[in-house]
Amino acid sequence: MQVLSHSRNGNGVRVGIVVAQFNEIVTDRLQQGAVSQLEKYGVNSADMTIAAVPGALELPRVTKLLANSGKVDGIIALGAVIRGETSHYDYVCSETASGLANVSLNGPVPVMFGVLTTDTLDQAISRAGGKGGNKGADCADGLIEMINLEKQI
Ligand SMILES: Nc1c(NC[C@H](O)[C@H](O)[C@H](O)CO)[nH]c(=O)[nH]c1=O
Ligand SMILES: CC(=O)[C@@H](O)COP(=O)(O)O
Repeated sequence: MQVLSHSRNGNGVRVGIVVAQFNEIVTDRLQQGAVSQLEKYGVNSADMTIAAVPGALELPRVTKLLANSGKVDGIIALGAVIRGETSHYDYVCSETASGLANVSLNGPVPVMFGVLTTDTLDQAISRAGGKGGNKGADCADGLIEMINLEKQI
């Protein structure tokens, strides 16, 4: 039986962060959480490539471009989609999620889904460094594990 090792060593790992500017009061905190957590694993700021996009729906395209650039070993996609009065929320959430999943499944590097989909701003703030933790930091944890796992396959 071969058991692949469980490693969170980020030394030499190159990470892309693609962050939506829509609801930046939330996404800035997600980005801070991701960067701080990556630094705890030894990822140097010089090995982080950060790209800002207008909104969550633009995340899949830029994530795909970055994934195919050869410049990163994995990507964290960050956003905050907060329900409004119309069905627009549903389309933004579903198309962003499916687009990012497609890039991760069919592209060369793993992509972590760090897009909050909430009914209220308070719910989003809570999950961007509040009582609900920080989804950006959580994505950093998972990305380092995925990169190290895929190196063993
Ligand atoms: N309402 C939210 C959006 N909407 C904008 C879209 O993401 C997109 O930028 C626009 O439809 C143009 O293509 N984006 C978020 O990230 N969060 C929202 O709550
Ligand atoms: C998630 C959205 O697109 C949403 O913020 C848009 O708000 P509204 O449905 O009131 O136009």
